[in-house]
Amino acid sequence: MKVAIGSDHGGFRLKEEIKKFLTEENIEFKDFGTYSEDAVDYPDISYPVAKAVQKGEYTRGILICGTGIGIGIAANKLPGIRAALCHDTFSARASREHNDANILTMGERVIGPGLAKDIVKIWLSTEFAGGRHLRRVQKICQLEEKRDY
Ligand SMILES: O=C(CO)[C@H](O)[C@H](O)COP(=O)(O)O
Repeated sequence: MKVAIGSDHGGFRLKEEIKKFLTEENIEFKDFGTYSEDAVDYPDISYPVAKAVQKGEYTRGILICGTGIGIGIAANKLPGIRAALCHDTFSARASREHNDANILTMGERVIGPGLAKDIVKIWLSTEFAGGRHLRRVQKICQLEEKRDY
């Protein structure tokens, strides 16, 4: 398991907390920035993380901004990326079992570090269930092929 992690300034402190957690759990990761609380534009962080996951260089990605919304919208522009915004453990589990999400997004301005760590733990350890869910994920992939731009 290799995790690509990134945040904008709105998610910087939570990213640092999640990095400590990944280190404690012996999970390999690379921090794609940002590296301070100075303001940055979240698509500039979202893209390299999503690209690294898309290329298979990293198994999963974790992206954090103030809400978790913008950084996930940007990530989902890349074919093959299924970024899921999860602020509860039920959604975290379902996003893996049902949607085979390969990027988790969270908002530092929405949840605290304790819940965020529980979400990360569940999200990283839950496998895709396949079966009927595989058919649906395949239909998402087919939609990507229909893009006319
Ligand atoms: O949550 C976000 C995007 O979805 C950003 O972190 C947020 O918009 C940044 O806002 P500001 O520039 O006011 O700190």
